[in-house]
Amino acid sequence: MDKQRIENAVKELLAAVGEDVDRPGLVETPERVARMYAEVFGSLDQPEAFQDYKVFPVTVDPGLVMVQQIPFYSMCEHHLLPFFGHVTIGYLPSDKKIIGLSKLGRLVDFVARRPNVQEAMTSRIVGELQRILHPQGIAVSVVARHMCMEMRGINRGDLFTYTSRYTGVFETDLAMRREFQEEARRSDGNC
Ligand SMILES: Nc1nc2c(ncn2[C@@H]2O[C@H](COP(=O)(O)OP(=O)(O)OP(=O)(O)O)[C@@H](O)[C@H]2O)c(=O)[nH]1
Ligand SMILES: [Zn+2]
Repeated sequence: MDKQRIENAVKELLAAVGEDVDRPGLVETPERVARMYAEVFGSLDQPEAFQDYKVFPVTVDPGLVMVQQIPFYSMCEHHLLPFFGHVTIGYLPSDKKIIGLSKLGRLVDFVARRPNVQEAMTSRIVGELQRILHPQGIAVSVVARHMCMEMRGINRGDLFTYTSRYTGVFETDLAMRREFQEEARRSDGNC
């Protein structure tokens, strides 16, 4: 990531909105924003595919695995404003192969830290898990608040956007899907 270029652009942006870029409160802002962008868009500096995971063999059939309400913060690619909420991930392993649970949280960070739309984020989680685990099925749901709908534009503070993707057994076996949804609902909070 080209931090100097971000700094120059932020300075230009502040000047363009009519700010005095030399006033004390703003002097360090371009550099600060460059550091912030390097953090919130950190995945852009990483390889295209998620790498930071471990897969373990298990001796028994593990059944449904779910990690619920994984918090995330991302940036909407249309307005560069935050959207944030929770992701719930479930999968039914195949070949008795499981992923380290914390790596699901790391995967969520990996997909979140780039300019995004919620639908793409949801699909990307599914795509990476498919590549890594080839499980019998994957279920992912995401609930989020979008600042571009709350603090500007339609200015609605009470909107929660829900997206989900199901593959494999979660598509074909309604009982499996219902188990995921009921378990996810039980842990449901607000964003
Ligand atoms: N599908 C989808 N749309 C999003 C997401 N984040 C923001 N948007 C929408 O992107 C759209 C961009 O629409 P435009 O008409 O180009 O932009 P705009 O004039 O700023 O639109 P308004 O937000 O309606 O004022 C808006 O409807 C946003 O609500 C997202 O994650 N998924
Ligand atoms: Zn937006």
